[in-house]
Amino acid sequence: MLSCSLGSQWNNFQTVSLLFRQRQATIQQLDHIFQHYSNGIMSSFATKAKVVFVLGGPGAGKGTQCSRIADRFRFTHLSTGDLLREEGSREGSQYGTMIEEHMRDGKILPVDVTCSLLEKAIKSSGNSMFLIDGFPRNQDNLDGWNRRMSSKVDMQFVLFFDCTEEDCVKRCLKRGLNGSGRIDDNLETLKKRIQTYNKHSLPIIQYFQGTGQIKTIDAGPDADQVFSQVESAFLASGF
Ligand SMILES: Nc1ncnc2c1ncn2[C@@H]1O[C@H](COP(=O)(O)OP(=O)(O)O)[C@@H](O)[C@H]1O
Ligand SMILES: Nc1ccn([C@H]2C[C@H](O)[C@@H](COP(=O)(O)OP(=O)(O)O)O2)c(=O)n1
Repeated sequence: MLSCSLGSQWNNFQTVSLLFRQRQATIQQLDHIFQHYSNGIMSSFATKAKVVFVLGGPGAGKGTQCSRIADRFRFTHLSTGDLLREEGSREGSQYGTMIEEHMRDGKILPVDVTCSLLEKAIKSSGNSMFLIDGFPRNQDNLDGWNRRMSSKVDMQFVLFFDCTEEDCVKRCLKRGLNGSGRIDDNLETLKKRIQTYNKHSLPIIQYFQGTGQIKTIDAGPDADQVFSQVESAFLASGF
């Protein structure tokens, strides 16, 4: 009699513990499903960072105008050239020599180097609006960006500073004489940079012209006059 009641109690215990485990498993599954769907809903609501690409020949005035845009419209200015120069002079950087050689030869660095620096700068900025100055400068830059970054941000438009070759060279030489300390503000490197620009960067600008994403600015006049065109372009885009 006693062993029979112990036996039925044991059976009850086993049934309850089975039901308990099934309940836990169901809760876990529901949790999983909830998380999956809520992540989807959250990411579709999350606002992506806004990016404006800034292109133009060497010395066209990209940096000068970017710092004014940053002040006026609260963008973070990411100069690709500055990020590369910083990385190049960082003690222990594995890219130091490579960056110096490419810059001196007027060549464009592989996108993985550049894109990693841009991504890091975007993540650490705390802002959500970026001017990406001097990028994408060739097809490799554009392809790498599309692979790694394009789905994470909203590219708004491309600001193109249209400047004559003569003005570009004059401005860079003057920048060098005024003490820029840059290894590429000299006539020998500038000839190579202009060649690189014509061969590799202009096709990217033409590509964006084809997609209707370019806003062209006449970069010939003085910096104030250039900025009034730039300001109009940003205001017209709702900034
Ligand atoms: N509109 C302008 N007219 C004349 N000189 C300019 C103008 N904009 C910039 N500069 C000067 O030309 C040089 C190159 O400008 P910068 O903004 O550094 O060009 P980029 O970033 O395109 O290389 C700088 O010394 C700058 O002071
Ligand atoms: N996307 C980029 C941008 C710059 N670089 C390298 C090669 C360029 O000649 C140098 C200098 O670029 P930077 O944008 O500072 O030059 P400018 O402002 O046009 O005079 O950096 C690059 O390799 N890839």
